[in-house]
Amino acid sequence: MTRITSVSLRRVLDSRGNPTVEADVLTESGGFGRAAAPSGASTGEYEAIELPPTEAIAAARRHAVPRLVDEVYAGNQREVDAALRGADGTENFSEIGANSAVAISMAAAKAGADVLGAPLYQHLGGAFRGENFPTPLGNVIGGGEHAKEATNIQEFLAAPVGAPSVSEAVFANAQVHARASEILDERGIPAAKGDEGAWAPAVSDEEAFEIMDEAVSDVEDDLGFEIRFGLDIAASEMFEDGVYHYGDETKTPDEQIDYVAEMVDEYDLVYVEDPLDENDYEGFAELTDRVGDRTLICGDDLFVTNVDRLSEGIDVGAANSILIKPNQIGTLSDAFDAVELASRNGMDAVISHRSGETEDTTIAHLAVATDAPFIKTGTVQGERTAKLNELIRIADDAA
Ligand SMILES: C=C(OP(=O)(O)O)C(=O)O
Ligand SMILES: [Mg+2]
Repeated sequence: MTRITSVSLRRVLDSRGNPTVEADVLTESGGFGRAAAPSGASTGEYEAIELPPTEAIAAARRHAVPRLVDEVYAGNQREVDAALRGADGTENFSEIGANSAVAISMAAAKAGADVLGAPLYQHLGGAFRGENFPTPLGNVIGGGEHAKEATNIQEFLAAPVGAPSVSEAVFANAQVHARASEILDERGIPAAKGDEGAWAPAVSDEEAFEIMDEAVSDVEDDLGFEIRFGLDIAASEMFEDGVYHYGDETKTPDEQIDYVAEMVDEYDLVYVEDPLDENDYEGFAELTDRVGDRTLICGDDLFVTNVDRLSEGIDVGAANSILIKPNQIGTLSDAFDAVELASRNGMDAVISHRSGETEDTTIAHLAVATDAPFIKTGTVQGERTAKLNELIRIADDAA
């Protein structure tokens, strides 16, 4: 019933106006799935390879489509993803592109769910998935690679950890985003938005911390449940010649660890992603040892959703959390393997969007299917609200 009868690929626009790969998968009983690859700007050195979409599409048509059509069942995700790996033949999808691979992998999952008449989160997670929903980490103020002339730290993320429901959490983040805008206005600071819809004012990191703290406390007081905040420092992007660059100032790796540990305590941060360079497992381990009992230290560029890099991290205690981006590794099966390895080792998985996104909502389903405690998918803007609104619908559907 779920035998794949057609895979078509095309270029569509992403949220930055760049082309990306979209895949349609059809099955013999009329099942249909469509998905599009996202794209990063602050990409990790060890991510799977994103090819220019035209090349990725041509290579996937040549190598992957013949191995899928009439050969593989969309309902069997492992089989689909093994065929993609077999067609590519490299470790990092450099032949067909991780962008083609992930679009096909996700579209096949949707086609499989369509045939079964099940929502995607249920098809992926099974009947006995947990009953929890992820807390959305909402990007409120940001800079780094996502906005010029703004903060050095890439993302200041609202975390409504006490929200009684997904819906209330999603609206709380939107309210923090709106309150941050008012505070910026009160201070006479103009702000455009960065790639993910966060405010991108030309303020110091210190001032951004203050604004976040105030915005989060005000909304917490108004809504009556706990809201904290966290960071994606995206430190690999700042690391050059052995030091971290904050504008004209620099910090040595030891100073960086001290600085992050101080910020965790000063602002009661609930989450810190990529506090150190992607090759510094030892620094990650030291920081996790210092503050890992009271905050999540999450590896994004460090782990790149890759079980080999995650295993290395587990061996040295490099983090207590992993960011999961399916396009960093190329298939849903690989992403699931990373989540499973993390949770077997007591680590939290955070399912994540990319800075370049489409209306695709697969990650909302992935977060629910894997019982992930957090999802990072922005706060406002259509390509972000597509996922947030889907989460609200899933919670409604599951109630
Ligand atoms: C979402 C992120 O940005 P990008 O997609 O640019 O890597 C991130 O670094 O976590
Ligand atoms: Mg990151």
